Amino acid sequence: MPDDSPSTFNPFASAEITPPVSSHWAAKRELAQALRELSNTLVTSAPSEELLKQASATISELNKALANSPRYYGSQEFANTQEHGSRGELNYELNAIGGLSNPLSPGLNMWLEGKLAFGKVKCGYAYEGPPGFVHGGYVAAILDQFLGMAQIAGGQSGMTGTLHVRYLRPTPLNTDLDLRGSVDRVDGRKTVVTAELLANGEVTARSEGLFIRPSNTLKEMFEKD
Ligand SMILES: CCCCC/C=C\C/C=C\C/C=C\C/C=C\CCCC(=O)SCCNC(=O)CCNC(=O)[C@H](O)C(C)(C)COP(=O)(O)OP(=O)(O)OC[C@H]1O[C@@H](n2cnc3c(N)ncnc32)[C@H](O)[C@@H]1OP(=O)(O)O
Repeated sequence: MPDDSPSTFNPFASAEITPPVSSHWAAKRELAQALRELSNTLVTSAPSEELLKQASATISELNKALANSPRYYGSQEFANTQEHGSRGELNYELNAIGGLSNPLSPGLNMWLEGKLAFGKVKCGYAYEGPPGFVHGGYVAAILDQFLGMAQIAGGQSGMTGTLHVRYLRPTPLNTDLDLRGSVDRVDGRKTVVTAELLANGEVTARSEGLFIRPSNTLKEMFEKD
């Protein structure tokens, strides 16, 4: 399994979407994608109430069947099994913003090229805030996750201490969005990272994040007895 220590682990090495570590995760990615499509259909359609109720019942049944399988609450519990991938690999699958097996995530793809960070994402109608545009909270969340990855270029990884976002113009839905970022400075446990979000080559938001490598160990922070 790859080394997960924050100082050496670079989970996002390529512009290609990282392949799933097993056929199990490949199948989960497919289901997550089907659920994203379902969300998109739900917020863009006006079916009869009867059809809506039927759909609820069908989905509840499906949920019961899935819930009846082994359960792991959170990426750390999955990692503890030592059968479902390392914590870094699980980040690709379960992360709220970037996880490809998490239907709430828009499926952010990120990678480093030397000291520069790049990313791509597309947000459908389920992410709408102002009519036709991405909700500002999602813009901030995408930038937070992206800056969090980009900090790795500075040699350490930490939690977001502060996040500043300047919204320059509305970010369009259903549009390929590009991210680019870099480490501005590293000062002890603190890393300052800046990034831009672009639509059709125009910057829609600029951000700066301060990331702090925690004083306590990751083990103390994330692992339960
Ligand atoms: C760490 C995660 C790594 C996981 C690694 C495993 C696999 C990962 C694979 C990929 C991971 C890649 C990226 C993931 C990372 C980020 C993306 C997601 C981002 C998030 O979604 S993350 C959730 C939101 N985030 C929080 O939930 C933080 C809650 N918070 C805390 O957990 C503590 O608060 C902490 C740790 C921040 C600091 O605690 P601490 O005890 O280590 O630090 P301490 O108090 O000693 O301060 C030391 C110096 O930082 C200054 N300072 C402290 N806090 C500050 C703040 N907020 N703003 C400005 N300055 C601050 C002090 O003023 C002092 O400054 P000075 O030295 O100059 O006096």
